[in-house]
Amino acid sequence: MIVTIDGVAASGKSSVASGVARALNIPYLSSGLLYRAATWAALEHGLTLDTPQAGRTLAQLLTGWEERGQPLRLRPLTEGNQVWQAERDLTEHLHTARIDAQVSAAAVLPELRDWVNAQLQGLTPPFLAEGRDMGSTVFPQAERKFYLYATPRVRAERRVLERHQDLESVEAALKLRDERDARQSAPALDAVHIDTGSGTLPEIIAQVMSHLPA
Ligand SMILES: Nc1ncnc2c1ncn2[C@@H]1O[C@H](COP(=O)(O)OP(=O)(O)O)[C@@H](O)[C@H]1O
Ligand SMILES: Nc1ccn([C@H]2C[C@H](O)[C@@H](COP(=O)(O)OP(=O)(O)O)O2)c(=O)n1
Repeated sequence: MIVTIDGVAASGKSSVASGVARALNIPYLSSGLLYRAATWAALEHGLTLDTPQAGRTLAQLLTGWEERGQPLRLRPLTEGNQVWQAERDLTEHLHTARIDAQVSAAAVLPELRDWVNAQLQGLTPPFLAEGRDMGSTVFPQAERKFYLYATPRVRAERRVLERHQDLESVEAALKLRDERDARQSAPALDAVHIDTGSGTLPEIIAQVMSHLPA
């Protein structure tokens, strides 16, 4: 079985995916974490993301690591996904304001989207995949699809609790990212839409579960 959970930034995708995956006893895959890891790789290597050759250069960097036996790999742990490069856990570097500010520029590069999609499509179901285009593009065959949303203010209030930043600037940054990510974020036509501002996290997880086969 494949289940997809897509939605806007900070709508609760990972938290809901983790809860549902735990209830179903299957892994969840955070596609966003792979985009974040590739962005980290680009920044570490001083790649500029807004040039015409950026996508090709980034893809060459990632496949070069692969060929040298040091690939970036998603570890789809149910309690929270990680990304490792060889023996190094990169996860703690991926949810920073620096990566937040750059990741949309990387995520529009077709070569990077192909690389992320190939990583995910190479995995064996059952699993739950979360991101932006999991139900629309990457796993159109998924049995059940969900699209999570909430107002920018609700989402900003949640991020502030996690990152201790100023509410107004977090809300402005989220709106900017919504605009930049809009192209790849259109919900799948057959997705169930859920407003995560309308209940607690356990209630939203229960709502998703109510749409899944017992
Ligand atoms: N009703 C809710 N639904 C989903 N997430 C919620 C809810 N209430 C609070 N949260 C919190 O919102 C934060 C952002 O969720 P997260 O899963 O990181 O979002 P995303 O993966 O979409 O960026 C988390 O700390 C999560 O626990
Ligand atoms: N399937 C996906 C997943 C994420 N992205 C992009 C869009 C987001 O700005 C970044 C990071 O996504 P992630 O889900 O980790 O982060 P947010 O929940 O948006 O804070 O990657 C994408 O384009 N396609």
